Amino acid sequence: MQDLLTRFLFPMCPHLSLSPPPPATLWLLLPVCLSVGPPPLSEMKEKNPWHSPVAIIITVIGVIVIVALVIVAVLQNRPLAQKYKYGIVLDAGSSHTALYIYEWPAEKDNNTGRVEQKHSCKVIGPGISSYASAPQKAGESLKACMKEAEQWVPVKRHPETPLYLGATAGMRLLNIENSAASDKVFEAVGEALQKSPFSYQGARILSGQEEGAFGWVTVNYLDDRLSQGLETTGALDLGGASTQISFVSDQYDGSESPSNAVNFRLYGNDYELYTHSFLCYGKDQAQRLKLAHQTQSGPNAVEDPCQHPGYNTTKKYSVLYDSPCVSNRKPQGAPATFLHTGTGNVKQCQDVVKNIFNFTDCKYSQCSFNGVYQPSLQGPFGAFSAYYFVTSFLNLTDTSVPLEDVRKKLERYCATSWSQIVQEHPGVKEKYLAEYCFSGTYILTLLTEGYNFTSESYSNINFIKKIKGSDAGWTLGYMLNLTNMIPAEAPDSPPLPHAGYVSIVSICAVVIFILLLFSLRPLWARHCKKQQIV
Ligand SMILES: Nc1ncnc2c1ncn2[C@@H]1O[C@H](COP(=O)(O)OP(=O)(O)O)[C@@H](O)[C@H]1O
Ligand SMILES: [Ca+2]
Repeated sequence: MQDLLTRFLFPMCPHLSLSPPPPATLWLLLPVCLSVGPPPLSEMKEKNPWHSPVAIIITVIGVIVIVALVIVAVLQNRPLAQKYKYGIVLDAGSSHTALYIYEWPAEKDNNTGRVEQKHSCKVIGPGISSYASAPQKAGESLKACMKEAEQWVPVKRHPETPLYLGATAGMRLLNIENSAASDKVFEAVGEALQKSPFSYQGARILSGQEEGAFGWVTVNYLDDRLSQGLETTGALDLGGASTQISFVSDQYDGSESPSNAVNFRLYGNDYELYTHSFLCYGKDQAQRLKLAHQTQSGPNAVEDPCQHPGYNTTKKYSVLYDSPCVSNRKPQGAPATFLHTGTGNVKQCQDVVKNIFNFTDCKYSQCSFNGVYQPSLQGPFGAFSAYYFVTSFLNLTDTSVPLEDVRKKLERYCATSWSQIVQEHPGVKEKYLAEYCFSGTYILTLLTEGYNFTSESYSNINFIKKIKGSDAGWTLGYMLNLTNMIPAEAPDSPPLPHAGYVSIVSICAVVIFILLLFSLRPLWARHCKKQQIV
């Protein structure tokens, strides 16, 4: 371009310089040169051509236009001071309650991957369902985390920040067992949350289907799979009282077992999701189911292959059977307590664990267990919550390790004496330590015998805790749904990014300016000639 200017335009203006100026200067001289034209010979000595009114006006306008363009381009592209919005979800699980604060840019609600977990707070004490006999305490237990949330959300955003509480299988079980007690717990929790400065949107029990489906939404949202229409990841959630499996399978259109179907339209794509929640098959209730089975044969003592050798504890029947999952199985005339001892044998543990599943009844083309339909597994799976806690403790999160080696590792762990386990893990709660052998065996049995993962498809599982800094779980999906933050249709996006748009507009303006000057060339030529004649 500069070459073009030097060759075509500069010779028109010999009055400005004897030799062509350097290219940078040429750009600056251009408007002046072309607007002025050669002055009459007679005036060449007395009158400075730069002082011609036309020259000054055109130069000033040209400079203003270019400066304006630069200012617009710079202002449009400067990083804006970002404003954020917030949302809070309390996950009232069977074993404990956790509070999650989410944050997203105020102007860009609809863009996927934009909502992030800003902070989480673990409520001290057990899950809210454990406060059935003292509901007020359920509300009080939440106070410390609510105060923490007030610190994390800017004060001016408090009144507009939605606050939700969702309860899962612990409250589902309490509701089955004693619905009046469950109502009282919600009343107390509601009262406590209403006192917070946030916009309280209510507390309720999620259905098992919702828990599974929102876990699936969370995992796929955080992985940016929904907005980009990529193949989705299945979700495996293991809680204390229930467990969920959710995935999209080409084989499943909802016609076989419609109760397992959840339909979503997200970012312009339709998803027919298969989901099932197994109440009582969370790891704590599964442990009860197993013990209930074991106590049937000898009610006074249980020799448990799922406990470490040397483990020896007296347990109360009233505690073991205090759950609707097992309450109807209490042996007649059972004593008040039983002795729970360990033998540490994974193979036998697996056999005992298998007893809590029914693999035979199935009225569908195929089932997982307990007569529940399940289509063929498809795609990768994210396994979170207790799946992660247990496998990470046991160093078994690497699913590229062959299943046989995983089993051998677990065998060695379970066969280790209880005293050695306690000694080697001084910082771990004894309650958890006592159950990792069972939990590891239960997870492998559930995945392979229950859901039908094979030695090959096992490697499609990723044991995860967080995705891009946000916890995997149902809470984020729940909030995205309630705040309508995932649009059904893909948002229209401008064809060009903003910086590209500004650059193109600027280039076009400069080109138009140059063309204008070219079109004035004949006029100037005529003007120059006239002046010479005069
Ligand atoms: N560090 C840990 N190690 C082992 N298990 C854990 C750990 N932290 C939490 N868990 C377990 O994870 C499970 C979480 O379940 P939870 O969400 O409370 O129940 P649900 O989803 O069934 O309502 C519980 O079984 C709890 O004991
Ligand atoms: Ca849970």
